Amino acid sequence: MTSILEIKDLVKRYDGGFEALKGVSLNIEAGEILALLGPNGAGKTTLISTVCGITTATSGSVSVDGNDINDNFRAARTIIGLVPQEVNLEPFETVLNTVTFSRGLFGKRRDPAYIEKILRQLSLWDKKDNAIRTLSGGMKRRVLIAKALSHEPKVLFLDEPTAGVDVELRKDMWDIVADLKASGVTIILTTHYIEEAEAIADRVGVINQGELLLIEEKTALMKRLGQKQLNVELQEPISEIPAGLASYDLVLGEDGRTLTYSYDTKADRTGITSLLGDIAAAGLTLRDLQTEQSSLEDIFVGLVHKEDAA
Ligand SMILES: Nc1ncnc2c1ncn2[C@@H]1O[C@H](COP(=O)(O)OP(=O)(O)OP(=O)(O)O)[C@@H](O)[C@H]1O
Repeated sequence: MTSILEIKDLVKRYDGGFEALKGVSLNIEAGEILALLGPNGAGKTTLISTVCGITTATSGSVSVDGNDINDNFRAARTIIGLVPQEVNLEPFETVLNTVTFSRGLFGKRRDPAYIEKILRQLSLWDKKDNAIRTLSGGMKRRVLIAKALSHEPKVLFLDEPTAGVDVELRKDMWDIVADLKASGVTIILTTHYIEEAEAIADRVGVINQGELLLIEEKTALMKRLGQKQLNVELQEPISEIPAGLASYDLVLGEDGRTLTYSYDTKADRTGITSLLGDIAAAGLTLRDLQTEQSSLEDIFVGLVHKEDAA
């Protein structure tokens, strides 16, 4: 795979001295969906704004498809589409004019067929003559995406695309992102909804206090950092954990019928075999066994807390 976006040692110090980015480096591969996760104030919007040329970096470099954002700003910016966090649309303008005008701003020649294609892809075609102010919140978000796609960018930034939207619209948005990926667009989205990253990202970056704590394939990350739980269901309830099992840090369920054992998936020995042997030695009979993988949320909370405590 080739990197379509290369960010090197990016530092952003705002007037007043606050360092919102403390040397972020990351490469984004063509065609992937990268989710940047981070709590409020982590630096996600600052990162996007710097890459898109809305704010200037204090130091470091950004290159978009080989074009340096400082030396070759117009070429670099044309490759990028940005869907901002805030809805900033002209209320009395129609959907079609809004999107067509946006394309013109990038100096691209008119292409009604392309505009029709993206409006159809975003289920906005039958609303093309409606004024923006008559649209629902969800439709306005779609118009923001259509605007960002109007000049045929290869890379699309979505800054918290589903902040404050209802569950149904969030799922819609995920489908739209999947469609865009299928049509060849590289997507970087910021979010603090972990389930969003879990649902749609190929890779996940975690950013906190201006630093990229990690960036990794989602599935590998979940495997590498994930704890697993083994739930042991017992034939007969017990009132306390037998002394012979004290070393396993088991948790007894409220009904006395389940024992939960947490283990590290990357450890050489999980301890499961000896646990099962010791359960039998304690005279308990098993009814069922299940394992559960910890979610991205557990991983994220663990990482960010560790960093905050340091
Ligand atoms: N213009 C500015 N001047 C000074 N500090 C700023 C400015 N813009 C942002 N900051 C600070 O930089 C930090 C990062 O802000 P940023 O908006 O990038 O975070 P974020 O990760 O996008 O957060 P959120 O999820 O809340 O949007 C915050 O502490 C913020 O207060």
